[in-house]
Amino acid sequence: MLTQSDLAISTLGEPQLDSPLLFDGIPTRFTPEAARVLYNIDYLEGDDVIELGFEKAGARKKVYFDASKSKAAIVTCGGLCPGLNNVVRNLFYQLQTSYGVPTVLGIRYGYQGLNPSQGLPPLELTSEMVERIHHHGGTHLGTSRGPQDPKVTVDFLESQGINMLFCIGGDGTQKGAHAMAVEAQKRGLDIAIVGIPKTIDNDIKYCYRTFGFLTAVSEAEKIIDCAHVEARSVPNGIGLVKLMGREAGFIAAAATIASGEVNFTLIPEVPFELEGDHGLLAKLERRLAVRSHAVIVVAEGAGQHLLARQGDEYDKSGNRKLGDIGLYLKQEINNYFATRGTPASVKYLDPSYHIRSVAANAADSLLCEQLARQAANAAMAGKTDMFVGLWQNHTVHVPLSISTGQIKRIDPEQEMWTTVLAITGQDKW
Ligand SMILES: Nc1ncnc2c1ncn2[C@@H]1O[C@H](COP(=O)(O)OP(=O)(O)OP(=O)(O)O)[C@@H](O)[C@H]1O
Ligand SMILES: O=P(O)(O)OC[C@H]1O[C@](O)(CO)[C@@H](O)[C@@H]1O
Repeated sequence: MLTQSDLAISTLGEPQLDSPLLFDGIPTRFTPEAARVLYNIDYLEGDDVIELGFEKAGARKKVYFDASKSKAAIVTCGGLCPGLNNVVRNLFYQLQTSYGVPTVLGIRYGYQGLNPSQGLPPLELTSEMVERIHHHGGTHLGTSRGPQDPKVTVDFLESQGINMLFCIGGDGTQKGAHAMAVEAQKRGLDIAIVGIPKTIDNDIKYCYRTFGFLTAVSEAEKIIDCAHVEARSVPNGIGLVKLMGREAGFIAAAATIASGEVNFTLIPEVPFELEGDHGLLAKLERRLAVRSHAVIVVAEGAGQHLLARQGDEYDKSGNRKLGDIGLYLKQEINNYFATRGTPASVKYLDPSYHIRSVAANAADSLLCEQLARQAANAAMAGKTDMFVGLWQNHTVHVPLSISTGQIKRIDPEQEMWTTVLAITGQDKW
C-alpha cells in the first residue's frame, strides 16, 4: 500500500522549502471507486476517501545546480516511439538556451553508450545538430536493449562530470534509471537522474498518457481504414490488422474507437477463444453471413495462450518474445472457412514498426515539449530518481520506485473497453 511519503521525491542537497506535496502538490480527493476508474489505482488507504498528491512539475524558486558548471546527458532506450527527437531537441534548448548549461551530451545507442567498453563516445549536441530532428521519426541518438551494470554506468557519469542524466524510455529504461539513481545516492554523488516515460503502448503506471501514443493511434487508424477498404471490396473479405501492445491493448482499443470500422478487437487484457459457438471463428462466420465483410484488430499480446510454443524466449532486456498472433489468426481463419466450404479472403496487415517509426503529430509534439521542459526544470532543481509524467492534465513528478515494475492495463469493466464493445458489437454475434 502506498502512502503520501511514498510519493515524496528525492532531492539533492538540503531539503527545500518548495518540497513535495506542500507548495507544489496537487492534492486530490478520490473515492476509491473514482480512483480506480479514472487512474487505475489499485491501492487505497483504508478510508473511503484518499488524498493523493504527486508533486507538481515546474520551475522552482531554488535552482540547485549552477548551470554554468553543469554537464547534462540525454539517453534514449528501448523501442522507437514518435516524439523521441522532439524530447531530445526540447531538452537541449531548455538546458542550454534557457538555463545556460554549456554542455549537453547525447548518449549513443541507449544505455550501451554509458558503458565505455562499448566504444560509443557521446555526441556533444549543438543547436545545428538538433534544430531539425523533430521532423524525423526514430531517435537521432540511437537506442538499444540489454542491461548495463549501474556501477559501470555511474562510474562513467562520474568520470565525465555529468551531473544531470535524462533517461527517455519505457518501464525497463526507468528501472535502469532507478538503479543508477540508487547507485549514485549510495556514493553520495550530486547527479540528478530524471526519467521521461516513453512508449506507444501507453502502459506506464501513474502516467495518464505517454508521448507517441496519439501519433501511433492515428497511424493505426489509417491502416485500419485500408483494411476496411480491402475487406469491403470482395465477397467475405476479412481485414486483419495486428498492432503493438505486449501487455496492454491501449493502441488497439483507441484505434478501434477512432476508426469506428472495426468489428472484433482482441487485447491481452480480455481472453478470447477461437473455437466453439462463442469463439471468434463462429462469430466471424455469423457476421459474414449478414454483412459480407469484417475487420479484426488484434494487439500482439492477445491470445498468446492459443499459440503452441516450446518454452519462452526473451529479448536482451528480458522482455518475453511473443508468438505472432496475427499470422496464426490468418491461418486459422483461412483453414476454418476452407473446411466450411465458404470462400473467404483474409488480408493481413502488420503495421507494427510503421506506426512507431514516424514523426510525432502535433498533439504529441506539444506533450514532448512540456515533458522535456519540466524534466529540465526538475533536474536543475536537484530532483532525482523520478520521472515527469502527465497526471490529471498536470505534469507531475512520479518517484521511479512506485511506478516501475508495474503495468498500466485496460480495465475491461471500464469505459474504454465498454466503448470498444459498443462500437464493434463483437459480443452480439
Ligand atoms: N531491471 C532493470 N534494471 C536495469 N536496467 C534495466 C532493467 N530492465 C531493463 N533495463 C534496461 O533498460 C533499457 C531499456 O529496457 P527495455 O528494452 O525493456 O525497453 P523499455 O524502456 O521498457 O522500452 P519499450 O517500451 O520500448 O520496451 C535496456 O537497456 C534494458 O536492459
Ligand atoms: O521489436 P522490438 O524493437 O523489440 O519492439 C517490440 C516491442 O516494442 C513495444 O512497442 C514497446 O515499445 C512493444 O509493444 C513491442 O512488443
